[in-house]
Amino acid sequence: MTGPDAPATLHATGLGFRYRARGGWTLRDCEFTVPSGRITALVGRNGAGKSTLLHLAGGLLRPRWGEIRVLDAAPGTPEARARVALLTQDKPLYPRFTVADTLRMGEKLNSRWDQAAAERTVREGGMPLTARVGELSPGQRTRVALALALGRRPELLLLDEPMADLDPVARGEIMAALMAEAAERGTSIVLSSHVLPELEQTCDWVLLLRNGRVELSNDVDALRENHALLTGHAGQADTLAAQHTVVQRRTSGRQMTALVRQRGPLRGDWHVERPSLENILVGYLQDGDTVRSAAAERTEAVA
Ligand SMILES: Nc1ncnc2c1ncn2[C@@H]1O[C@H](COP(=O)(O)OP(=O)(O)OP(=O)(O)O)[C@@H](O)[C@H]1O
Repeated sequence: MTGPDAPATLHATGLGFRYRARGGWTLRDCEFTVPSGRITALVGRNGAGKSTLLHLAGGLLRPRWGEIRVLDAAPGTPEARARVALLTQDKPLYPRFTVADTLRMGEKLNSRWDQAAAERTVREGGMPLTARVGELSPGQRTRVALALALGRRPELLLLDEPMADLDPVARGEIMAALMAEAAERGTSIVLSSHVLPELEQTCDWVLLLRNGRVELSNDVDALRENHALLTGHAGQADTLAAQHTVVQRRTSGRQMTALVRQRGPLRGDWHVERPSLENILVGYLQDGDTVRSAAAERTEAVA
């Protein structure tokens, strides 16, 4: 179900997780809602907590604190399992099975199995159904695992770096298949990835993690609208920081470029460009020269 009354794809309140009782928090104070029917880019630096979040949403881990719900169900319950498919990075498959055996197993285990969708995903990769899984390349195994996930006809597909070991043509094909799945069936997709240009063309929601906390959970068009890339004289830096959130700034001589989250009309002498999604994500992901104005952060906190 999609539309305004559809349950949120993901909804987290006060979500916290640590791997060991006395260890540090991997995820902390996570509060966000991803609306239904979105293709969500889950991004963050290495170790930010993306896989952990997907494992929690898929019911493989349980929160230590707070809650996460998927399609308004508790992860791991029979209701959630019937509606949610998770593709993890390790892609557990039986190496001795052929591709056909693997899909047959999918059919046996799932009451609403779509053999045509699963076979299409495999055949697009030029793999014979008679091939043994253990003899496939990592990229080909990814395709089989994705075929198993799509064959289940999930309402929500959670994908942990699914493109990592695919060649460029295969990446394009899989992205196109995912977009078709979302457009034709309203399937919600949450996809973690480090390949930002690919996300630009596919995703309409962004969930960005930084050190286990949610820094962005936003509609992509809204993000593009309320961010600006500015170039101008560095002498305006302080005024700019007092009026807007400066996400990232670089100074070269007297010239400065800045990515800002606007808090109102832009004043000053700036050359203004609308940033791409990649510009915005890179700005938030970079640590070193990220600058946040205290004044703007306070405004953000009470907004
Ligand atoms: N099984 C585990 N036991 C203990 N710590 C773990 C385990 N899995 C992950 N972690 C730690 O949790 C943190 C988040 O890891 P996670 O794999 O969720 O990050 P990620 O954002 O998916 O990273 P990457 O982009 O490198 O895949 C890291 O500090 C990692 O070392």
